[in-house]
Amino acid sequence: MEISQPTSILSQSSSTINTTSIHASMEHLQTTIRDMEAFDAAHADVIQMLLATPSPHAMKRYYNQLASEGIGPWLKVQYIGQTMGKGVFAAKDFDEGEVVLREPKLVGIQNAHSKEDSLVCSFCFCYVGSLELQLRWKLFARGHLRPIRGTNLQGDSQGTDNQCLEQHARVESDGDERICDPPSSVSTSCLGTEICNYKCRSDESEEQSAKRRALSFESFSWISDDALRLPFGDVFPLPHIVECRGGCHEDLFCSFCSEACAEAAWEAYHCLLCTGSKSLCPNKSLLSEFKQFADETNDIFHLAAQVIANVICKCRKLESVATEVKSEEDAKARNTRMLLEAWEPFAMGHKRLWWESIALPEDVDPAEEDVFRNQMKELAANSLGLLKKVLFMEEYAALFSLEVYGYIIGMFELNNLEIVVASPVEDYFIYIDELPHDAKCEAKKITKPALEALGEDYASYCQGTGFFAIQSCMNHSCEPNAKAFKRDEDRDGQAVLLAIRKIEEGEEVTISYIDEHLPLEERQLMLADYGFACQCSKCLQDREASLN
Ligand SMILES: C[S@@+](CC[C@H](N)C(=O)[O-])C[C@H]1O[C@@H](n2cnc3c(N)ncnc32)[C@H](O)[C@@H]1O
Repeated sequence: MEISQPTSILSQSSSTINTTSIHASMEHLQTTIRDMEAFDAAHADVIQMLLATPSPHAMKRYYNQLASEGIGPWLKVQYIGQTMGKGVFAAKDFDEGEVVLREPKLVGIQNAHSKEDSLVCSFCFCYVGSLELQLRWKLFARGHLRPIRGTNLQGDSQGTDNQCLEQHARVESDGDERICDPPSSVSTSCLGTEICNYKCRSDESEEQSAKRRALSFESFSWISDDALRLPFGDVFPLPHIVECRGGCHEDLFCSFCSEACAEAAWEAYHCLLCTGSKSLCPNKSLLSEFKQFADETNDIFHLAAQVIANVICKCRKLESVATEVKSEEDAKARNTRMLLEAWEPFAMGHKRLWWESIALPEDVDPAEEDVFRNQMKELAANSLGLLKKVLFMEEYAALFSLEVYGYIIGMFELNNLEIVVASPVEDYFIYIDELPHDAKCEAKKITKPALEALGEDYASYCQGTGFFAIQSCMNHSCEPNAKAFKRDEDRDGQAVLLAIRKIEEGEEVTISYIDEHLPLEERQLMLADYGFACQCSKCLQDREASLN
């Protein structure tokens, strides 16, 4: 068994749009684009300031500040020209294989499907709990295990209550074959496990499903035993789960690896997006509705909410140290200044309106393009309508404009990097496979049923998407000199960029957004999805050659 290390790529968030649920949601959500456009017109002056291209001076100050904080200290972000915009340049020589950049996200989310598979820190994306917990979670997501009362998924001795069980893990009857809901929201504190022969609503084939169901209850008895420790499991220690201070820890999808991560997330955005009893969200009761809408339509709305919450949190910090003002006029001007300051990291990102820049999906008839783009706009308007009900603050009204929302999502579309974090479960099975013969046979008596039950999914890893301040400034080249790549030691959601050949001081650092080995036409077609015609030297040469 070999791990093929997933590289990170610029991701197109459009792929996660669920168009079926767009139509369903349209019917009951009555937010009109016209209302939103009237709102935008009333705040046009501040919106224009938010969406203006930052001055070269502001750009220099911002990126120098990041370098002084240790983010990309050997890189320089510089304006190149109108076509390319800005780019990243080496401020020293880098050897092949050397880390060019290691950068934490500005905002990021774990993908919905990945949550069913990997329990990670909601802030830094490192795996949490224990190896046993991760394995149980994977098996649970696939319907091999089901929750029971009185035990605990983490193997602690806490009891559970019926209410949690009913609330979080609804089990339905479907004739003889019972169907088990995937764990959409399950708490570590209320979940125990039991061997389950249930059919899961996953996309597994009939053959996989039959094979899984054929596995005997006995072969799984070990995993339903909460006291079980996997052989050699202590080789892969994971940090204990830290609960959210707002009280939303009932939702396993919000857990942290340390107090520091819990605090950082709370301060940065989570205090406004937490569903727990101590949340500072102005309208908590509608927060779940916004989240559900994003789950059902497009994950990227979660990320847009993080941006807006992040900007508001920063504004509040600036407010807390601001001096008193005398008039309403002065207060308005001060609020705008604070808003622009808090917005700065997102002002720097290259942006286009989402519904204009999104690539037309293959299943949409080009004759229907206008209808499709209008549907995207309505979808964004409906998501924003919900978010406004949850978070709206008059002082920062322009932040809730449809235009700004469209540009935030468009920015993700053009710049986001796929976040990948390798799974300790995969490492564990490889470790067992590489043990000396006798030790391996002994360990496999225990691990084999789980491995068979998981099939190829034993190797599934954490996936998400994030927006990074410096990495997002890296231009594409079909002959790149760097690539996003997670090394064995990179166990969190940071972007890691490695030199793939020697990079000299002053040279532009470029990455490839696509498979650069494809022929020219295919490359151009794929890059059109990113809204540009490539100007790299390989494309220019290939184009010239094709003309001769
Ligand atoms: C991820 S951003 C890169 C940073 C961007 N240049 C900026 O100013 O922030 C991607 C955008 O940069 C531009 N770009 C990147 N690589 C390019 C290339 N090889 N040829 C032309 N434009 C490119 C395109 O406008 C593209 O949508």
